[in-house]
Amino acid sequence: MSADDPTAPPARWFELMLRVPEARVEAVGEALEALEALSVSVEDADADTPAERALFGEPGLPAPAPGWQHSRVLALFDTEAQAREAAALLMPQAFFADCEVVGVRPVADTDWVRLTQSQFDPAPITPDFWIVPSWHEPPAAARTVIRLDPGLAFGTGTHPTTRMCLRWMAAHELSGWRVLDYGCGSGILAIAAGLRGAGEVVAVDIDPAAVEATQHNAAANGVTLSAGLPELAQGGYDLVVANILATPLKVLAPLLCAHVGAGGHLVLAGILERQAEELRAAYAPWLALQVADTEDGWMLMTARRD
Ligand SMILES: C[S@@+](CC[C@H](N)C(=O)[O-])C[C@H]1O[C@@H](n2cnc3c(N)ncnc32)[C@H](O)[C@@H]1O
Repeated sequence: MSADDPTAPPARWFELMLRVPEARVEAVGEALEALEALSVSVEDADADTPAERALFGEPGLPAPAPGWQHSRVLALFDTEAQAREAAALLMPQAFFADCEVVGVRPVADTDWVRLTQSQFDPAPITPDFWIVPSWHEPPAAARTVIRLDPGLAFGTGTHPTTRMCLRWMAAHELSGWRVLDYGCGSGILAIAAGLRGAGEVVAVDIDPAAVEATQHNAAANGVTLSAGLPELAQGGYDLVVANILATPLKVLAPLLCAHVGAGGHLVLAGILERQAEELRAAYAPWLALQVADTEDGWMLMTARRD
């Protein structure tokens, strides 16, 4: 998508793209967070070139260095002005001397993969519940394992919003529940619900690529679920979980609340700390949201229907 393409969907965020040598990634990442980037992800700037290097250990090969020679650091901002201002503030810094600003580009609402292309190692949700890429052996302590590979759709378990939803599910007894994962991305939350004994799992997303990824990932994990576009969601559920973002969550408030059955739970993520009050107000006509968890400036908000 280009900034001046009149047919492109409206930009939801603006992404600042930087090329950064390995030794500078941490400092640049910290500076971007201090400049209030919504998310910072790191990918191999040399991908698909002869300089490309594996980041994760392949069986039988020595463990690689913990980063790429050059990384592409991608930072999302709400506005183009914020992204350009962050670039302008970084450029004169001593630690930025051998880094390069590649540009600023708009990112559409549905371009969720952009948010997920950070490093992906086995990730613990609880000491015995792990998300493990398919090429890794599960850690010995893992009793419940979700197998996922990055890149198909949002949701590798590395983002705080996903982790908080998974932690909530790990702390509740889901046996026999009817579960709706609204905005399923990779299907990670729906798959977790299936592995934790949910009786019926429905996963929906506006992005057909996410629906396809969810079907693929569910099959790879031996989980039975129904995945489709949002109209697939029908009736009341014991758990409605939605990890989207504050703006769509506010628009979806009546619809999501209508899907929470008697005694059912609503679990919402994708909310920045400063947005908690707006969300509480948007849901107040139907359900009383409470903050249930926080991580890295993000909040998990939940409610239960009587
Ligand atoms: C942040 S990802 C979450 C993926 C996964 N559930 C997780 O927790 O990691 C949000 C997903 O919501 C989808 N989405 C955004 N707006 C939506 C809407 N209005 N209705 C349904 N899905 C939506 C996006 O396509 C994306 O796959």
